Amino acid sequence: MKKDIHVVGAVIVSSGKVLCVQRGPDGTLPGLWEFPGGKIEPGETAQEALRREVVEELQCHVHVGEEFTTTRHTYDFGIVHLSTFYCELVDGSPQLSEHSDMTWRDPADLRDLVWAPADIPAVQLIEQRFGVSRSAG
Ligand SMILES: Nc1nc2c([nH]c(=O)n2[C@H]2C[C@H](O)[C@@H](COP(=O)(O)OP(=O)(O)OP(=O)(O)O)O2)c(=O)[nH]1
Repeated sequence: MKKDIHVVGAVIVSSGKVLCVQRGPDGTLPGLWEFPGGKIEPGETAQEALRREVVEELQCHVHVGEEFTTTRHTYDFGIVHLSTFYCELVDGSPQLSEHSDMTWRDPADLRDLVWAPADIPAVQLIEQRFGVSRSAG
């Protein structure tokens, strides 16, 4: 049985752009892009975990809004249940610390990044919500 890993991710939108962060070269899913966030710790709500992770990773504070989507992806190391939430920056601006890189992207340009596989459904939903039209092919 693979282990279930409950992860929260922040969809931080500012001036129409979405914050994307790149995982470091070591560890799980090296170099892939993801939403800021991480594993929910025992006793935490998803929202509490997200606020904590954003402070740890980006040294800024967000208001966690409504849930965006929850999807599940099976990796070789476990089953990641990824819940993403709309978040609004309320204090400070994101500072790079644990990640290799960060970028604010227009929803139409998210696909240019190589995302963690678990994130693809959320990325597609962002495109839909922001009216990105994709021509076939
Ligand atoms: N934070 C975050 N993690 C994600 C996303 N998509 C995705 O598959 N993950 C995976 C990567 C990790 O296995 C796990 C989150 O773990 P984490 O960020 O709290 O901790 P970590 O890098 O130390 O993870 P690990 O090396 O211990 O597995 O979920 C995402 O969009 N954001």
